[in-house]
Amino acid sequence: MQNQPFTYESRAQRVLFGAGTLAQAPAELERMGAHKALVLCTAPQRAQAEAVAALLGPRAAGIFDGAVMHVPMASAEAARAAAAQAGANALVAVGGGSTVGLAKAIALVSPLPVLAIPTTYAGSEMTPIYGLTENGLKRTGRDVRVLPRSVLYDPELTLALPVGLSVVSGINAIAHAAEGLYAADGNPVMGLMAAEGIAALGRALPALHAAPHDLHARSDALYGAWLCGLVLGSVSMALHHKLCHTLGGSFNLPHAELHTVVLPHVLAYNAKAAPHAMQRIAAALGTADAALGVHTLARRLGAPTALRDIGMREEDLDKACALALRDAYPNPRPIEAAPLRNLLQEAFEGAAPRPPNLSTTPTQQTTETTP
Ligand SMILES: NC(=O)c1ccc[n+]([C@@H]2O[C@H](COP(=O)([O-])OP(=O)(O)OC[C@H]3O[C@@H](n4cnc5c(N)ncnc54)[C@H](O)[C@@H]3O)[C@@H](O)[C@H]2O)c1
Ligand SMILES: O=C(O)CCC(=O)CC(=O)O
Repeated sequence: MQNQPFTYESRAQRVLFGAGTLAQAPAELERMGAHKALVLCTAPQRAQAEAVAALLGPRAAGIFDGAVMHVPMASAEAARAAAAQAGANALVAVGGGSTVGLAKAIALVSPLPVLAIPTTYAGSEMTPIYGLTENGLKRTGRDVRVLPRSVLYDPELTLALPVGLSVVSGINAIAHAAEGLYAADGNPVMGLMAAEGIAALGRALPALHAAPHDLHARSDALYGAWLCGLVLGSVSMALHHKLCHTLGGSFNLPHAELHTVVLPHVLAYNAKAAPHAMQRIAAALGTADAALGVHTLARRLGAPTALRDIGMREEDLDKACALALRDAYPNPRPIEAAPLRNLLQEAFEGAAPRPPNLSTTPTQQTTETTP
């Protein structure tokens, strides 16, 4: 039953989904009125970008292969200069969140529309969120100018994504949907998408782990990533994303692995304050408990489950806790120093998450929606 007030806002974006969809890239540029597109990628994905440039033929204005994680300002500036020098009137991002993030950094300061061709499950292509890193600090913001105009989801492009990276990238997507289910500004439509996105990834990740070239599993995973990305771009994220930004930005930890390790512990932290969301996450994963379900999924698929295994140092946990407490942001359960420090310790050690015994009745900082 829906008994909470909500606001729902949609954004204009074209999504083409399915194996072989890549072939429609030239037609998509045509629809945008673009005849000279700069193709962006990371250095390791240069061959994929070259194949896309060949497909675009005279519509390709060149390739810029300098995308790296967290969009350092230097790479954003180099890419902006490359776009200007090529006389580009559109951008084609071929890659994961790092490459889409680079396209967004250009779109933030120019009128160039973005055609995104995602090759991971990060979901950035569906969001107006951009990130830029300068002097060791990552700044994120929301601006509709950076939202890709068109997205081509072709699961064939994800066949090359290594299994380990596929699993953590998929759990990164699950994290968007999980926090979307208890978002302060959640709504019933996003609730449906979040539950469906988690369910799709919950069945696709074990399937692609067992058979990395199974196109059906890859397609299911990409479908889940699309839905989870849409949730990320539409409603506010809470403690989990805040913690990951802090830990990733300040201690240079790998993005998707970090999400994978932290998510079960944040779900345990929020469990009693957002029981309906937890039930929906657990049901989507086919488990009894949301936090344990995510932890077990990660462990079963060989993903990291401890911060100490992905580069975090124990002596930095106090600093991480202090940084995460610095700004106020909505979360179903109040964010307090001692339980947060405990969460970080447990994530550091990789212990199975346990819902905490709350000493006091939690004050809801946000109203849990029941979409
Ligand atoms: N703004 C947003 O809404 C948003 C959302 C999610 C993530 N992000 C950002 O995205 C970045 C992480 O993105 P990511 O996790 O997708 O990783 P990524 O884009 O950095 O890719 C990881 C590695 O995998 C390679 N790779 C990607 N796809 C491949 C494929 N199909 N085959 C072979 N290799 C492939 C890349 O070249 C790279 O070396 C972070 O900076 C994160 O903050 C932003
Ligand atoms: O770092 C960014 O560009 C924003 C990332 C974000 O909000 C989603 C995430 O942390 O996966």
